[in-house]
Amino acid sequence: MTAVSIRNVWKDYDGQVVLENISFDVAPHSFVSLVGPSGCGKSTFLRMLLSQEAPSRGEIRVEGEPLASEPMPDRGMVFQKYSVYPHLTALENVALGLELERSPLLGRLFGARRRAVLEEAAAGLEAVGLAPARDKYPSQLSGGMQQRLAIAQALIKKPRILLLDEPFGALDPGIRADIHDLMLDLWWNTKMTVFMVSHDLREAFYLGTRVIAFDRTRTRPEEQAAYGATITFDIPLDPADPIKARIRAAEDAAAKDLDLPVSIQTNGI
Ligand SMILES: Nc1ncnc2c1ncn2[C@@H]1O[C@H](COP(=O)(O)OP(=O)(O)OP(=O)(O)O)[C@@H](O)[C@H]1O
Repeated sequence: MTAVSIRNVWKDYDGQVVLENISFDVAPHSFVSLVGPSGCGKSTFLRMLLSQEAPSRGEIRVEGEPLASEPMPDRGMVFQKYSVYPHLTALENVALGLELERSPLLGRLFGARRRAVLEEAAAGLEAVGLAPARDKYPSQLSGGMQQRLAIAQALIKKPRILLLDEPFGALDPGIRADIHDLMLDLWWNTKMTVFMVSHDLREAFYLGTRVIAFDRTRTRPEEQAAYGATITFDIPLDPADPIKARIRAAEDAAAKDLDLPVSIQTNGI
């Protein structure tokens, strides 16, 4: 079975081709890392998977069906920043998606229905390690905690496909190692198919079961507008691949370095 099928997809903006003839099939429960130079169209590709943008040519199918023409709850998205609402607490941020789904007109539920939503949202926060922060506002959370919140917010509607646009790019190495573990657990337990854009090759290889690179292959000036980036490599990765263990070891070492000031503090220095 194929979770997502991308067939001869082209995307241009006002005649400037960004993506050229992209075709690949993705098996269910894959973790696809998308890499490539800045501006090659990785975010554009994610936005097409979300239905925020439509391909100029070609077709994307999810589980055999043409992609819905607008974003649907079967696809969740996490950005590098600003995925969460600053004026809502952590709990309210996660609950909002369910309230909007179950009360599309008012965006608010009352009584037992609201209590049920808040319970679900609390469980979602717990799953990402944020139970103690449920009543805090995003500005009171660290960068890592805000990204955990954004993940909880995206997962609360149980998407089949999760789209991550450099979600961990702004985090310190130690925080990033922890959130990588969390991401792998969530991916494994929910059986979602994940597409993640990353500028960090180590992250792409550590998390991905497949690493796909986009790049422009035509460099002549007269070809610049007519052709865009296409797939330049596509590497399957066994979850037991030794490269993953090596990256994990490097991440652990970086996390230890980051912990150093804490151990110095506990020594009373
Ligand atoms: N809505 C739009 N209208 C016009 N051009 C756009 C639009 N969205 C993206 N582009 C152009 O498409 C190209 C690809 O942009 P995109 O953000 O997808 O690249 P990217 O690979 O994700 O870049 P980065 O790694 O820097 O985030 C860029 O040249 C960008 O200017």
